[in-house]
Amino acid sequence: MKLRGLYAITDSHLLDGKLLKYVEAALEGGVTLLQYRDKSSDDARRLREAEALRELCERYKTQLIINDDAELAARLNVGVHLGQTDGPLTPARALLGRQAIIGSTCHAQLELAEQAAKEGASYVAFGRFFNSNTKPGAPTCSLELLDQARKQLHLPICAIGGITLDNAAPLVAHGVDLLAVVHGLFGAESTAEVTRRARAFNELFSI
Ligand SMILES: Cc1ncc(COP(=O)(O)OP(=O)(O)O)c(N)n1
Ligand SMILES: Cc1nc(C(=O)O)sc1CCOP(=O)(O)O
Ligand SMILES: [Mg+2]
Repeated sequence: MKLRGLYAITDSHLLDGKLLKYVEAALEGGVTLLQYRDKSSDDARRLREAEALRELCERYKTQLIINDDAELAARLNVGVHLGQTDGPLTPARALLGRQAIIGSTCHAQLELAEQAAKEGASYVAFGRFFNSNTKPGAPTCSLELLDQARKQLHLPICAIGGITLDNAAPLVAHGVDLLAVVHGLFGAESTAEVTRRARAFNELFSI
């Protein structure tokens, strides 16, 4: 499966009370990967919501990725995204199997991406590119790094951090395969607007 297009990421505060409704609206517009990102320690709720999202994703033939938690990903037989402090990639690959999608946060460091590739990552994520509502303190990353990454790496490249329809086009022009978006997608006032935004993000890849 080609990892290219919109990578929608949920946020438990932004989507409080409307998670499934807004995610389905995004799926209607087209989503390549959907990440369930809930930083709480409410394991029962996380399991329940992740199961519901898996069902939705199956219906729309979209791949579900769990943030941070390889055990939960294994339980649901879906992918995982791991940051630099979320545990090593090699055991996650052993746990989830060869087919699973495993992503790695590499901030603005090509060496981290090279290492992630060696350890079996399916894609590498660089960021943050712009001011982020969701994670304002994340380290910053430049478009120049993307040019270098495109030359050096043979894995899909994901960009994250403050991405909106107004600023995403240069990222795609600099070789990004996946646009990972929270607020720029789910910060919309209505489900119709979420669907419109998802379609518009995907159209950036067909120009
Ligand atoms: C696609 C994608 N890229 C980067 C991140 C950030 O991961 P991490 O650094 O582990 O931070 P948290 O998201 O866990 O707060 C991500 N989740 N997804
Ligand atoms: C979860 C996350 N990680 C980042 C990184 O740079 O590693 S930026 C970020 C937040 C992405 O949300 P928004 O699209 O609302 O900015
Ligand atoms: Mg993490």
